[in-house]
Amino acid sequence: MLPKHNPTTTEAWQKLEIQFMTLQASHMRELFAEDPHRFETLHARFEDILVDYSKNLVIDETLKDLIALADEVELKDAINAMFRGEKINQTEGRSVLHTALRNRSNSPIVVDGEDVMPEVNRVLKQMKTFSGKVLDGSWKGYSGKAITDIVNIGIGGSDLGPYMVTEALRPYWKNITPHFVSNVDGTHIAETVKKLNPETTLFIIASKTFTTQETMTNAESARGWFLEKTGGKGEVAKHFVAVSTNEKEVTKFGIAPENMFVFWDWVGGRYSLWSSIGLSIICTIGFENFEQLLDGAHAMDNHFKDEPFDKNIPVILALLGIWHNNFFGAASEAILPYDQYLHRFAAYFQQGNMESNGKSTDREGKPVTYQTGPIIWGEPGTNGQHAFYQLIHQGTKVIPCDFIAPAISHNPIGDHHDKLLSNFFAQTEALMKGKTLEEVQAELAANGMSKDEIALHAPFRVFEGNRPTNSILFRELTPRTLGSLIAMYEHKIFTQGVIWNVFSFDQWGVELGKVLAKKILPELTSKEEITSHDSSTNGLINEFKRLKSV
Ligand SMILES: O=P(O)(O)OC[C@H]1O[C@@H](O)[C@H](O)[C@@H](O)[C@@H]1O
Repeated sequence: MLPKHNPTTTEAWQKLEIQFMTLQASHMRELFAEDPHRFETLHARFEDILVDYSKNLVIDETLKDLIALADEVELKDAINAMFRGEKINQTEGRSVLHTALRNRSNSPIVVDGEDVMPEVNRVLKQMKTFSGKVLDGSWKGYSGKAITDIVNIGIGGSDLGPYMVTEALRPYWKNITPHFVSNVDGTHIAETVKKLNPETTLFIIASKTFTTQETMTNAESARGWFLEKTGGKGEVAKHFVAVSTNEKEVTKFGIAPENMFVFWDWVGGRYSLWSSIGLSIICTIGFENFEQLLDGAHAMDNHFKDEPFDKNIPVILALLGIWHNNFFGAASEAILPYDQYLHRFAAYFQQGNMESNGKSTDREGKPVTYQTGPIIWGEPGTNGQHAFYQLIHQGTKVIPCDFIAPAISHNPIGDHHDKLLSNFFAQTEALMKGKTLEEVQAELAANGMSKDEIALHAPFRVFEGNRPTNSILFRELTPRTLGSLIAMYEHKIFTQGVIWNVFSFDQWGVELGKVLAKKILPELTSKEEITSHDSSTNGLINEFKRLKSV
């Protein structure tokens, strides 16, 4: 079980509050000037990943107190409880074992008296065999042709992970093209199947529960499209497979049991890409590359489990996040990958983070009295620079940013990558240093501006700086490195959830809207005027019905 501590009542929290009072008046520029070795002290390495966290407004004492906070809330015990398979998802009575899915050491992990590893390995083998057949062309469609395209139909955790990873690992694609359909908006499935040949298309219906409205609706439409296009000759069993924890519902849909890939209730949806939810990843990049992804995550798991907190990258990132969120009042965090292949990385961790720690009830069932999970957002650099960086540089809000980049590009065309990386380095430098009024005035004077003109223009060109960033630089975006990076952020989220004293592995907050939508659905086709809701909802539904009928 997880320990229960209100973080704000710890000794460390009080110390951090005092520190914040003095530190907020200082500038990172001064900290760098005072200590020429700041980078050496404030960076960490993991394999070929370097994490520079020196551009945050922290001093040694801050880090010591943050680590003391982690100690006081018994983070180490919580980490051990998760890895051991204890039922730390208490509101759902489940273990949290995405780490077992990548437990490459194969050491036993016991849940309810049973080692889960033999089952994990069995499903991995099943996926290896299946994906091997799809990739070598021996899995034939109903007309005897090999598969060329797969369509993963899923949403949330059953979509974002496989989509993000297949995009990130495009250089490793083999001969199958993946597609992803998630939105219940008919446009998504319609536009996707438009370009596909039913004879060579395989649908993977991915849903932990196999009851999710969006996924089941899309799956029915996909089957309808398939049967219509094949004139009823198509065999569903050769073109539809399922990934789920719900065997009963899968069978009901008409999918053969041997084409079902199971996983378990101890895998959270947003942590499930390592399970059979990763089937679309395996069919795209091949089993060996998927194993590399697992290896990278496993190595990060060991780092998280074994390293002392002052060298533990996920813990350090989590603590810095708490420093910004709870002391500086930073409401959001930006994830900014300087790698086009990582264009869904921020979206992926938007779910990972916001669904995990977007909670306001603590582990004792009481309302929290402090801020919890931040808003996560971001776009790949340099696109973001020309869109929203203005606010990061000169706006009134503190937005801690993670800058992520590979040293080697998979597409070394001309000097593109050096240009990209020069922006990566320049941005964090600018955000840290800023530009003082004196510097602006001197620059304008050197450009020949008069004193009056300088007085007029200078204030708008001042950059306060002192804006926190982490720089995460690695050699190349390989399956192994990606696995490590994902696990790093997963453990950051876990650490923060432990400190904020919330349950990070449930998502009750998504239920209410689902229930109401079910109630509203029949109202949209009924003839009567709707009066059962508040006046706004009634008005909107009635206007919708009027608009679609004229
Ligand atoms: O995989 P399923 O059961 O279809 O669920 C998909 C998603 O459904 C959402 O309702 C949950 O909030 C997500 O966590 C989940 O990933």
